[in-house]
Order: sequence, then structure tokens, then C-alpha cells
Amino acid sequence: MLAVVPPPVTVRVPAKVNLHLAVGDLRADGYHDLVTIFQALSLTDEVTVAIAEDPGVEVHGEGADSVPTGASNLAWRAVRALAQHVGRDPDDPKVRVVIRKSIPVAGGMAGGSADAAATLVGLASLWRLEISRDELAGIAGKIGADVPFAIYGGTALGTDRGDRIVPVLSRHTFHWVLAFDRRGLSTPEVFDELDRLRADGDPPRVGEAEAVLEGLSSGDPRQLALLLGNDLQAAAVSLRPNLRRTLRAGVNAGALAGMVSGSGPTCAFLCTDGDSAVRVAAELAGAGVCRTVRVAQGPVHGARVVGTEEAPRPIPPEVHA
Ligand SMILES: C[C@@](CO)(OP(=O)(O)O)[C@H](O)COP(=O)(O)OP(=O)(O)OC[C@H]1O[C@@H](n2ccc(N)nc2=O)[C@H](O)[C@@H]1O
Ligand SMILES: Nc1ncnc2c1ncn2[C@@H]1O[C@H](COP(=O)(O)OP(=O)(O)O)[C@@H](O)[C@H]1O
Repeated sequence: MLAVVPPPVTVRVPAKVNLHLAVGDLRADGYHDLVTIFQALSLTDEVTVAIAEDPGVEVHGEGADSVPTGASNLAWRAVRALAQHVGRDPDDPKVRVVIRKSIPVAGGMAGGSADAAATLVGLASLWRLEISRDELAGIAGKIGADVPFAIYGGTALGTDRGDRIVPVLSRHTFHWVLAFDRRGLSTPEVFDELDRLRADGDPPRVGEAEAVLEGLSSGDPRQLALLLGNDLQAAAVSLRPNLRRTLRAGVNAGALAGMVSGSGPTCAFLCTDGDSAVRVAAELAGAGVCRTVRVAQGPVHGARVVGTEEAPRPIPPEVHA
């Protein structure tokens, strides 16, 4: 008799921008309390998970050279976490993960977290698990603070470490231009820099999340643009002063507002509409202030299966004994 190996599963998963990021005090567990509003953008990674006798992770595309392929890869941590959760052997999960990246690495757009979320969603399908999105998000939160949001996507309020997610109804599409910097920034170093700046003085703090939620529901990008804010921006700019020039160049090119995305160094520019975003992107690309420029829209949905390869392949039973 032949055993049937399920076909590989491919999941597309979005990057995020934080429309609002309020950072509280440093906690005893090394994290900061956050109040943040995430928006998922149409800049996506693709992750394929497959049953394989040669387990591991492969990374291709944007920034692939700087992504670890061993046990510290966030997608591999997701494989182990889900295997453990469902009683499979985390040391021998018989899974291969192939990541095709478009999200900049260490860019403040949660690309590694997105890959972990995609892996969880892909494996749930590959292993035919009866598991809800909320249960997956619980596992996701143990991998990293940003991972649960990538499971849900859309627009959402994140509290606690940023991992407690409440979806926000948002019927309007917003248009963004993203400027990737030449090198990434380390998230813990940016939080440390904020603590240092706060110990030395009083860097500006963002206002209330409620105003941003109202701006979102108005659907008017001009109103939303006045309300965007990120407590980590001062720290990212302090570590990477060139970001000041990038932010200025985006606004000079016609964006309504520019901000550092999360811990940076990617800068995100909100534009009036799709045509304006294309014009801003072209001008910014010519300004020589960043490595790459992309146009994106948000919100988009979270990690979602986009395909399974061909029909199930029959293989000899001993392979999966
Ligand atoms: C800043 C944010 C904003 O959405 O995203 P990025 O800009 O990195 O994408 C997130 O809070 C990043 O989330 P994520 O990248 O998953 O963080 P984790 O791996 O869990 O934590 C990495 C480190 O960041 C710091 N950290 C993270 C989250 C948080 N609420 N407080 C923190 O102080 C801690 O030093 C922690 O050890
Ligand atoms: N699948 C992955 N993709 C990107 N980075 C990863 C991945 N797995 C582990 N990492 C590590 O996580 C760090 C943060 O990556 P990333 O999530 O892209 O940035 P950020 O936290 O700024 O949004 C990187 O420096 C990289 O070494």
C-alpha cells in the first residue's frame, strides 16, 4: 500500500506598519508595555512548508544573506513551537520551510515575525490540524511580540507586549510609500536607546490611540496623517541620524506625513491616493536617501494559504514510517 504525502502549502503574509506606537516603561521581564495600532501592508513574504526528510529552512530574496537558517530562524522556532503544542517531536519535525522574502530584514516591518506566523498557518494546513486562529496566535506570542498580529492582519490594536490583539474595523484603503535603509536596526537596541534618551531627558511622547482610531474610521488620509506617531522614532533617529533626511525627502516629495516604521530604519510615508504614492516613490527613489523604495496599500489580510502544489504524491510507506 502507498502512503500519501500531503502536498506543500504556500502562505502569503504581510509586513506591518505601526500607525501609533506608545511605549511605556521597561518591565521586569525585559519588555515594555505597548499601546500600538498595527496595519498590515501589501508588501508580503511567501513561505512554503513541505513534508521532507531533509528538514530545515531556506531563505531567498530581499536580505536573504543576513537571515539565519538555523535554530534561531523565527520560522524554524514556529515549527518547533507548533510541533510541541500538538505532540509531535520538535527535534525531528520532518518539515522543510522555504521563505521568499520581500519584507526588509531588521527593517521595523516585522518580516521575521511574519515568516513565523506564515509557518504556523502553513503547518496547521499541512498537518491538517483542527486549530483556531486564536489558538495559533497564542503560540505565536511565545515566539515574538509581533507574531500574533501577522496571523490576523488588517488593522488592529495591540497592547501588553504588543501581542494582545483586538481587530479594528477599517473599511478604507490607505496608500503608503516605504523607504528601505541600507542596513537594518536591532529592535532591542532601539528600545534600549529610548530608555537612555528618557533617562537623560524627555523625548516627545505620542498622544492617545483613540484619536488615531477616529482618523482611521474617517477614511481621510489627511486627517490620519496628522495623528501618526511613534515613540521609537526618536531612538531610531538617534542611532541613525540619516533617517531625518529620508523623512524630510518623503514629505518634500509630496507625502502627507512620514514616520519611522516600528523600530526602524524603514520610513513609511502616507500619501493622498495611489497616484500620489507612485509620484512620491519616484521622486524619493531619485533623492538618493535610501536603498530601495516600494509602494504599498493597507490594510490587507493576515497570513493566508495561497496554494498547495499539485495533487498529493504517493510515496512508499517506509519513508514516513
Ligand atoms: C518594535 C516592534 C513594534 O511593532 O516591532 P519591529 O519594529 O521590531 O518590527 C515590536 O514591538 C517588536 O516586536 P518583536 O520584534 O516581535 O519583538 P521580540 O522579538 O518579542 O522582542 C525583541 C526585543 O525587543 C524589545 N521589546 C519588544 C517588544 C516590547 N513590547 N518591548 C520590548 O522591549 C525587548 O528588548 C525584546 O527582547
Ligand atoms: N525568517 C526571518 N526573516 C528575517 N529575519 C529573521 C528571520 N528569522 C530570524 N531573523 C532575525 O530576526 C532579526 C529581526 O528581523 P525582522 O523581523 O526582519 O526585523 P524587525 O524586528 O525589525 O521587524 C533579524 O536581524 C534576523 O537576524
